[in-house]
Amino acid sequence: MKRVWRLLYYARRYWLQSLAAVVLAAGVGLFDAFRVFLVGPIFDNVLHPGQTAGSVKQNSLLTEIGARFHLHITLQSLVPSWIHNDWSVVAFAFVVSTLLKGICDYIGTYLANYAGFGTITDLRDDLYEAILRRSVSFFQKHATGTLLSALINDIERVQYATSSVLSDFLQQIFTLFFTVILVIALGGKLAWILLLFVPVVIVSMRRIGRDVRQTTRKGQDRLAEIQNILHETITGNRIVKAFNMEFWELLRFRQAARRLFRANLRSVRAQAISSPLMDFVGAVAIALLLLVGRGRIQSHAMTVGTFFAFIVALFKLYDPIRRFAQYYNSFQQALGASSAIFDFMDAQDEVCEARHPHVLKGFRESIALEHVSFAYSDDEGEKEALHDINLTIRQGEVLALVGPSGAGKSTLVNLIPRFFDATGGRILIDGHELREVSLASLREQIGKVTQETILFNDTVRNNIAYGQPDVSFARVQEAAKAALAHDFILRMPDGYDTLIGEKGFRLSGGERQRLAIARAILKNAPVLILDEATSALDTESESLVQVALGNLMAARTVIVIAHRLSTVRRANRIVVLEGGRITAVGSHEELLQISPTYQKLYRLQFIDMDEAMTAEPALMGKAEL
Ligand SMILES: Nc1ncnc2c1ncn2[C@@H]1O[C@H](COP(=O)(O)OP(=O)(O)OP(=O)(O)O)[C@@H](O)[C@H]1O
Repeated sequence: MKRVWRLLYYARRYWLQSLAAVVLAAGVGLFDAFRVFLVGPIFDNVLHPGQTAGSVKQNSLLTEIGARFHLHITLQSLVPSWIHNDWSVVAFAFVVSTLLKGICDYIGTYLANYAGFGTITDLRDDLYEAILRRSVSFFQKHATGTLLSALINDIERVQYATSSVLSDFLQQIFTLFFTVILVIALGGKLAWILLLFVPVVIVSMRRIGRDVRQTTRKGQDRLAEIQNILHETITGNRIVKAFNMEFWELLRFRQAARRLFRANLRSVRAQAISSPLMDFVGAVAIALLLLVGRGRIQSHAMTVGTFFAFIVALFKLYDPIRRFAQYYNSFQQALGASSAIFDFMDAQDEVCEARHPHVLKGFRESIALEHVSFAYSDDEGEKEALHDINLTIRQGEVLALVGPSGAGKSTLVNLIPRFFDATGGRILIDGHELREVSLASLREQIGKVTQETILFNDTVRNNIAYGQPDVSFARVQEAAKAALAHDFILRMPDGYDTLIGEKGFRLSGGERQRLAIARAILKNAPVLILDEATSALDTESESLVQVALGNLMAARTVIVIAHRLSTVRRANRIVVLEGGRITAVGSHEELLQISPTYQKLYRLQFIDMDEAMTAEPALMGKAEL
């Protein structure tokens, strides 16, 4: 129920359209019931056996109509005075009521859908915002396909229920309401027999609804599973090919598709039972009524026309009730889907903005880590990745982090822009604790270039100016020149306006890196976090990237996860991390003397990686700006 209120809360902005849709739906129901009511007079008066149309005294027809409703209005009073005979009155009433019903139907459906689609658009916007703002750990916990599935499939389920189904439902509920009045007015005691069936219908519908909700949720989860496989194998298509895994992935996909197939069938089994069940209940009710009605006609307690109108009204009643079962199923499906949506929206963020955050205006002194520890937590428990780290990074220095794989280097640098919060100790920037600083102002001070260059399927220019849409073209070019990217950009078909393809697939590895460097240069943040690529590019590309990096690092405070000898030589201090602890700090020469781990890294990693660099030293000079 809470979810229903929450969905309604989203509809509050569209209350006017919703209200108008309700009024118009009431119009549809009223005119629909009115048309059914006309069946009685058509039979008893217009088509009366032995009489020709128009020979029945108009007043007797109208009096009868008035009397049936115990109302003082007459059909004659509803039609223009120049229409006299029975046929004309009924025909006019029939045509005009159909026309009015059609107008209410059209405008009402439009407005109900307006409110429904509007509500869903707002909900989708909020869900996207909630997901986008979640901290990094949220994206580690939830697979991309699952999130896409919530944004697309779950939203679509709710959309279907709140737009198409809701507008139909509104009309049907009023049709039901007015037709019930008609059934009672026409049938009298006969109508009460129907009450016997109400509990049967309600109990079975509730049960079916519960099954539908549960099976639909399972179906949506299976769909998310498929979406995950699709996402992984389409974005990782090159790896799939390289490892000849097409067949294996195909099998994995087919198994997931089969699971979806079975889940969908379970959902259909739960849903499809409602229609035949209602058919059966309806047939039993009508059979009983025929039996009782026959007796009443014989005893002249009812005319054939009235009984016929009563049965038509009953059939009319049956339609909304039967459809209610489907609506109920749709609403249950929407509720099932909305649980995933609201769960994502309510997920508690580990990294939160302080109540009254301090806004950093720049970076002046230092970043200090005091007794910092960090543990990743997942379903299997906590896993400590950093332990009692004490480190001060002074403004303007280049600090290199080195250490074996899994030592905690990435974890440490991820704490500085608050991708994660330290689980022990504290981090201060210019004397302010990170948790007390506004997230936006903190991240404004930090530029980041990682091994994996993340580019968007947009133009070169927009990729460089990411986050600064209003920056001048001249500054974009300046940044590209400093990143040694300008020349290759100009060689592209549309220069700076060339679309680079998804994740920049149309560019070489080195070009991608230089675009990412240009982006960081343009951002011009005082602190730079650099995660050097471990894979060597070809000699020329590597040299260009190194020079571009040199330009980026100039006059900044740099924390670099270093894999190159040239980088550690450039650093003011080198920190050796091992198993989440700092085991040594010093210059290259000092560490070669005191740290066995550093010596090993030097022998096995740095020298190898730098062989390519030293092979063509001439390029370095050429690339210098
Ligand atoms: N999201 C995560 N959830 C759980 N454990 C993690 C997560 N990310 C990293 N770890 C673990 O934390 C430890 C430190 O990882 P981290 O990525 O910081 O190492 P690293 O020094 O950067 O390694 P590399 O040089 O290979 O990139 C490793 O044992 C790793 O398995």
